[in-house]
Amino acid sequence: MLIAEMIEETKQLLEMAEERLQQLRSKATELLLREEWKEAIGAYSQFITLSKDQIFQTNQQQLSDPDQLQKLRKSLCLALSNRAEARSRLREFHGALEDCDQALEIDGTHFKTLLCKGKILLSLNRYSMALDFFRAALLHPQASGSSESLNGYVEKSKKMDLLARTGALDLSDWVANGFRGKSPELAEYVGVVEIKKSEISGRGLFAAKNIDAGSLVLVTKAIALERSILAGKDLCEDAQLVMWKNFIDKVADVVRKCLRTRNLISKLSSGEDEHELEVVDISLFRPETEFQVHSSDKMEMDQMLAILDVNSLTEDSVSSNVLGRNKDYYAVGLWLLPALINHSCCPNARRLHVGDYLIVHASKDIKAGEEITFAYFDPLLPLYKRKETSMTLGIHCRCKRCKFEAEISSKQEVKEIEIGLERGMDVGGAVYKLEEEMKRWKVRGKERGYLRASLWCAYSETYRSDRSMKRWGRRIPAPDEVVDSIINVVGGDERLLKILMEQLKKNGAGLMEMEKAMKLAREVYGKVVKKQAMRTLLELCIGANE
Ligand SMILES: C[S@@+](CC[C@H](N)C(=O)[O-])C[C@H]1O[C@@H](n2cnc3c(N)ncnc32)[C@H](O)[C@@H]1O
Repeated sequence: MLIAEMIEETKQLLEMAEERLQQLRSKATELLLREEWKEAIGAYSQFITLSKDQIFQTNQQQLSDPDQLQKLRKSLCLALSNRAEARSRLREFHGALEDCDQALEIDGTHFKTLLCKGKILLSLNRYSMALDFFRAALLHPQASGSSESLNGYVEKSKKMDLLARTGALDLSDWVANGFRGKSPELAEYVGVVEIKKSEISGRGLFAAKNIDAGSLVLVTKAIALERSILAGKDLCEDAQLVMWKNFIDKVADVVRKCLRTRNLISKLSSGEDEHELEVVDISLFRPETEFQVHSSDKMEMDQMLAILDVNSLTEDSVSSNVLGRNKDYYAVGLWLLPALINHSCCPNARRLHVGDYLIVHASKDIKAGEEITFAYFDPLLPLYKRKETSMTLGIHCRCKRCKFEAEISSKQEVKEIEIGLERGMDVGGAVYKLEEEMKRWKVRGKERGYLRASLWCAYSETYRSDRSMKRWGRRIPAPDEVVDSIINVVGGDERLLKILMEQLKKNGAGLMEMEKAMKLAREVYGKVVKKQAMRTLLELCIGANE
């Protein structure tokens, strides 16, 4: 073949390929504009393969046209950036980041890609890296057209980065507004804690330095969360099954799309041989930590279900708790690092749910080296009820309180009180009997708190009833003494705070009493609201129905 013919043929082939690329590009752009993300990803993938091919072939040709090559590389860069955008909309962040990196290899200052990568990193809670990309985008001439939103992203990343480093979150405005509007945006935060072998079971979370009551331990966003209003008893079981199925689908979707999350979930307990589980490094749970994961690390459905069974938590939203509006509301979610926290019936931490975030704070002073625990179920219940609940969770609780109460529960008098209350015994009489027996058994200090916490229902009913107080008031300890001794074992609790506030309202509150209530409020809600907003919270707490 003549050289001229060969050139002509190559030219024709190139033109055909160029035409095909044009068609694919138009189709992909249209799908992207129509927000048909999955289809757009498919079209861009075809375009990207073909254009990489073209670039390779053009490179092979001697005397290739540099302009043509430049044009091809530019459109490849844009296609990668657009595919990253579509992937990030489907929360396929891993693939989206790979696309961004390839695009930035072609053009390190590509505006759209810098912006897209910043947004993905922000979604992945990697705030300081996100900030770098937004700042780089701001330097681009194209930034002038969208400087307002770009500056917004810069400010948001800065704020989140500060929160993630200090944990200095403040819910004051939201609380002072009576929880109206969207819940505040929070950042992930991991305090000075470590994961170690636990005497309770398997691994646990430990304080690596002293933590004051009210201080944050961690803030983390749900991997997946399913919420529903379950009205009517008949609906409950079916509706709960549907919720559970939806929740599993959500987790499975994340596990499929995000290698990092899959890897972390696979490290959680499935309830079997916990003592043999690997003690994972806490840094893996910090969003900024880079670590190697392999796409081959698969997770079987059975393993995932077992893990969800052991580690999912029901959401107890702080707003509905305080406002007493959570009767029909039900939600189940998975939060990674909190899944390393063991249960105790005398916990030293509490969890608050704000939006999709779970905040864990110390509800007592915690010493360095001490295990951090929260209650998986209500600690203000008698031993037999706690046992029933813990059995449904597959836990045989071996905390100090359960051990002590297991011994004392064999006493005839304890049985009499429990049976008496079930049969409608006067609550004040039950409280009086327990107090008298505790004197006789010489039960003091913490142990007295354990038993009082277990009979909390009777104590609170007595303190709330004028009739009971008239009859028993002089013969039983004052509410604040009982509240103090229970706080000493279970830490801050909304119901204890409520009784204390009601007493203060009835008897008048001096400065000292108010200080005491504020201290307890910090133990219940954490140091996440300023004084004025805490007062609003206390008002709401008193006003709420149980
Ligand atoms: C969410 S995980 C807690 C972390 C777990 N220990 C680990 O190593 O991954 C829940 C599991 O921990 C164990 N566990 C937690 N609290 C316990 C307790 N008080 N007594 C006995 N086992 C407990 C149970 O096996 C439970 O299924």
